[in-house]
Amino acid sequence: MHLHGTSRINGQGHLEIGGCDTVELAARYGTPLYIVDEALIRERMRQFIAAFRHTGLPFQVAYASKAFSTLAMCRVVAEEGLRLDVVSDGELYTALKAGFPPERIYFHGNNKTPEELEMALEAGVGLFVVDNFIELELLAGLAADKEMKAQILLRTTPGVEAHTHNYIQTGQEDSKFGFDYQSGQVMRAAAKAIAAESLELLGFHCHIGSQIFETDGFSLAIEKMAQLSRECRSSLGLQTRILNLGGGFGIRYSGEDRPLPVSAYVEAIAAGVRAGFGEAGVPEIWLEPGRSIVGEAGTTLYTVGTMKEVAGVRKYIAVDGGMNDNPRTALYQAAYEAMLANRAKEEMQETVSVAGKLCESGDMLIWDAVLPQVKTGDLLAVSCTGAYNYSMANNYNRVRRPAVVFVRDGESSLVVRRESLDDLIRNDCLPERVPTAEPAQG
Ligand SMILES: Cc1ncc(COP(=O)(O)O)c(C=O)c1O
Ligand SMILES: N[C@@H](CCCC[NH3+])C(=O)O
Repeated sequence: MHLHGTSRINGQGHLEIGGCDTVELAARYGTPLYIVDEALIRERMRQFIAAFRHTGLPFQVAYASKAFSTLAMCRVVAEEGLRLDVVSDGELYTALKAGFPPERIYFHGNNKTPEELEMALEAGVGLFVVDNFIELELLAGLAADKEMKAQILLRTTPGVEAHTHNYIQTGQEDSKFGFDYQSGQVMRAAAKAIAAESLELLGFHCHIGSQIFETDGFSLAIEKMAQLSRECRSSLGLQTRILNLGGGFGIRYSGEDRPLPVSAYVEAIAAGVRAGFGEAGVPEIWLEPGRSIVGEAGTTLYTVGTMKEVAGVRKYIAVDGGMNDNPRTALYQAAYEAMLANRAKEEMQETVSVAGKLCESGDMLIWDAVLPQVKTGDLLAVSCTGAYNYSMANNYNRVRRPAVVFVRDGESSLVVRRESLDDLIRNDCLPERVPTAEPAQG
């Protein structure tokens, strides 16, 4: 397993992250456990900011909270000076409860409800990325009722196919997100937005996809967005003040992944923007990375339970979590790396497939991991689980979601408690007509 950030093997042959021995973390907090390397998160945020400063362009970096959102994470984002992208009332509520400045939050999503838009307007959210005509009218109406002026960007699908998994491509024409560029839809939306007194159109947004390793998709998207800006200026008199290019920068899950350094993505974007807009006409460039900020900072720690050998085919080892804490293998055929956190220096001896504990054949975390001889009770660490794991976790099979700890400089802090059995039935109701359980059979 590749060691990211502050991960290392300590003198006892244990995996250590943020100066904390993971064997001790397992004893203290239990497993499964999400461990987050806080220093690495902060480093990544600073890398984006430093890379932009180096380009000399006007910029803003936001964090896409869908990748991983908790109160503590929102505090870290605020402290590092990034903006925050939210896509639901839940993400917004989390940010507000964490004390995140509302004017630095902006709201995304292809079906924001009237209640969500009202909540955001009332909270003083700084910006809305409007996705479609229905939302445009709805927001204009709600803002007018409140005698407010809502600042907006228009989400655009520039017609660019990013080289990534089909499910996480978002910039192509046939996508549920945004106003289409090619057919002129976004121009019509811009005209409507300009005409609405309660809206102020600041510019455009596009996000071509996620886990992208090349810069050509971004360059192509920028070309189209620059063309759109020129067309809007000549036909509508609109000056594009903000161009938000989304997120999507790839990370290293396994040896097959070849991500570029943050600075390489930012430099390619800056070059594209300069070429497309000309030095004098460059708008403020916004990025909203999620995965590249938190992905490599997360490690999930599991305890190995049962094992099964299918003679001549494969050996399964089962851990105490699974697709409920990490659905990415099942959803996207994602590849992960693992190691035995309690015997990290031992020689690799076998190839095993790591299964979860849920009643679902697709509940697999890793196919064919090479590990030392695995025993029941071993601690298995799976790396790169910081993004879209906790945030996509669920209670299938009524399995409790794990705890999350931040580790830094030898200290660990609980940032999300492990769910209790009572948490699982907290929202269940028993209607009176449902009788007390009595055996109906036999
Ligand atoms: C609109 C938007 N912005 C930002 C992101 C964050 O993407 P990533 O986590 O790949 O950086 C996503 C998710 O893909 C998204 O849909
Ligand atoms: N959930 C996806 C990323 C898509 C994010 C939303 N556009 C993943 O785990 O890779």
